[in-house]
Amino acid sequence: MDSILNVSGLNKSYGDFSLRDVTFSLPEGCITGFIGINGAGKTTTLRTILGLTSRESGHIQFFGMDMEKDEQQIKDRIGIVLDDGCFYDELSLNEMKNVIAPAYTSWCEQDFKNYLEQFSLNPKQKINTLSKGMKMKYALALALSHKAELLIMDEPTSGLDPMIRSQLLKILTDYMGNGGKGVFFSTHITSDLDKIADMLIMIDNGRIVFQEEKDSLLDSYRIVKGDIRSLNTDTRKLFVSISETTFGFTGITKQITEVQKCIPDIMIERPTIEDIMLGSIEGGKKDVIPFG
Ligand SMILES: Nc1ncnc2c1ncn2[C@@H]1O[C@H](COP(=O)(O)OP(=O)(O)OP(=O)(O)O)[C@@H](O)[C@H]1O
Repeated sequence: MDSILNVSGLNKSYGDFSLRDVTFSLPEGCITGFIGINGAGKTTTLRTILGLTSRESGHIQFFGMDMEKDEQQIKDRIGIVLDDGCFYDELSLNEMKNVIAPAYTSWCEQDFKNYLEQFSLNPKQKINTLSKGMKMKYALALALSHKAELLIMDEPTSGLDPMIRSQLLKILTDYMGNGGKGVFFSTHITSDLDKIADMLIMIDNGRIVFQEEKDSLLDSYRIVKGDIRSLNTDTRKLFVSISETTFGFTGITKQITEVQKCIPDIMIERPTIEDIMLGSIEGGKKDVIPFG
């Protein structure tokens, strides 16, 4: 598979917080979820790779082109949906579109009209009267109306009700079905990814923890429940994280065969993406209760 985005050795600091050697790539043809808890560095990563905020070091290539040299050409081929929208509140949807559309060589007015209709948005409505869900749909309509090959979205489902979230997920799968080369979206609502993601990248405290295909990631972990007395220094090492109560423990492991050999009478369950995310955060072994 070809990569549509390569990020390597990205470093950026904000006071106490740093992106540290962030490296990953997006394969063509995939919906990739960018996961991490609040403050993990998702927005900072996205804004940095899009050149919206400066970086200290690192190399970013979209479609084999360098962000530093070919920013304009690259942005022409990307649809971007950011948290803050960056719209002028006083303008109507149509007026704002008239500001944005000329920046794109492949702007398609008909696509834009179709999306507004599909999303039940009135082109004459003022931006400052849109609800959060409507604003997200408007941003998506703009992002989808210039034949973008890659969609990059920051927390598009955050704060949306289940119906709009499920509509959005359908739009993304349709977009891929209609020739989109990739979707990259950040979220901490991992249940959305259970449904549609092919690939997952996790960030924690400014570092990439893993990049893996969703199905093989879910296959490689197991949740284990057992008697607290079976935990000792050696068996603890078999777990990525453990939460303990007076009698029992729940742990997440990548070494299920070994666990089965060493600990009798355990219950084994398949994890969700959320279990894996919470089990993989820094300090997960001691401080966090990753699952119920
Ligand atoms: N402009 C800024 N100035 C200073 N610190 C910042 C700035 N933007 C982000 N940070 C800090 O960087 C860290 C990472 O924030 P970021 O928004 O990238 O996380 P996130 O994973 O997107 O979180 P969330 O899920 O809550 O949106 C946080 O500690 C945040 O306070």
